[in-house]
Formats: sequence, structure tokens, C-alpha cells
Amino acid sequence: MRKIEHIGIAVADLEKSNELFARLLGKEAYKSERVEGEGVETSFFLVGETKVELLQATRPDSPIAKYLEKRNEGIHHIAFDVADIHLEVKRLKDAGFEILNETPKEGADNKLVVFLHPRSTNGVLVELCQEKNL
Ligand SMILES: C[C@@H](C(=O)O)C(=O)SCCNC(=O)CCNC(=O)[C@H](O)C(C)(C)COP(=O)(O)OP(=O)(O)OC[C@H]1O[C@@H](n2cnc3c(N)ncnc32)[C@H](O)[C@@H]1OP(=O)(O)O
Ligand SMILES: [Co+2]
Repeated sequence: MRKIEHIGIAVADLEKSNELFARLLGKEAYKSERVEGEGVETSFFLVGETKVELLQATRPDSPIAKYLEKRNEGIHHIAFDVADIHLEVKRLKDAGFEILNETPKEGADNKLVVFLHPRSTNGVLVELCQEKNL
């Protein structure tokens, strides 16, 4: 794993949170993107080499909607940048981690993503992401 690519934060109202994080970070979000497959509308802020990803649910069965129901707003996941997501999935599977999707899926910001179940990682939802078109 090469660096923390982003920290995902579940929010109830993306417009309000965009304003809040712009005030907090002293800069605007550099992009917004809807990811249908995950049921999320996202926005991204660049902080050094790492990003903050704000996530709002777009439908009731979105992981973000469920998270808000159970736990309210807050840090939802940590995403690590990996060079080869297939190799990393194999390494982590062999090491005993519970992979939620072994086949990488479309993420935001030109990424392929895989999630690990928080029950195998001390309660932290971990995302692996690999830049597409390598
Ligand atoms: C766009 C993309 C990108 O960056 O490119 C994204 O980030 S998309 C980000 C949105 N997509 C995802 O999160 C996809 C992967 N996530 C999932 O598949 C799901 O959200 C799970 C992580 C499996 C949780 O689903 P669900 O709550 O239905 O499962 P469950 O009822 O079995 O929950 C099992 C336990 O995990 C806890 N749990 C749920 N979400 C959690 C989270 N984010 N962090 C830590 N713990 C979490 C629940 O409270 C529960 O704890 P107790 O057992 O103690 O009650
Ligand atoms: Co993410």
C-alpha cells in the first residue's frame, strides 16, 4: 500500500458539507461525481497528496444511507492507493482479511475499488483503490 488515497466521510447533506469543508480546509472541492453502482454522490477535496471524499446517499439501500441510520455522520472509510489491486487482494485474502468484492468495481475519480469488511479490520472499513488505465 503506497499512501492514504482518501478518507471517506458520510454526510447527510452534500451541499451543506461542501460549504463546511471548504471553510475548514480553506479551498473548494475540485470535483463532484455520482457513482451509481455505490448509490453515492461524492465530492473531493485535495489536501496535500491525500483527498477527503464526502459521500451522500442517492438511494435508501446505499451503504451511506445505512451508515447514517446506524451511526450518523462521520468517518466512513479509509482508502489506500495500491499499484496492482489484483495482487493486493490476493495478498490480503491470503493474510486472512475478509474481502467484500474480489472483483474490483468502478469507484469515483477514475479508480477501481475493493472493500474489506470492517469486522476483519478492527472496525475500520478499508478501501483499496487503483488508478485506471495503468
Ligand atoms: C465511490 C467509492 C470511491 O471512493 O471511489 C466509495 O468510497 S463508495 C463508499 C460506499 N460503498 C461501500 O461502503 C461499499 C462497501 N460497504 C459495504 O459493503 C457495507 O457498507 C458493509 C461494510 C458490509 C456494511 O454493511 P451493512 O451495514 O449492511 O452490514 P452489516 O449490517 O452486516 O454490518 C456489519 C457491521 O459493520 C458495521 N459497519 C457498517 N458500515 C461500517 C463502516 N463504514 N465502518 C465501520 N463499521 C461499519 C455495522 O455497524 C455492523 O456492526 P455491528 O455488527 O457492530 O452492528
Ligand atoms: Co471511497
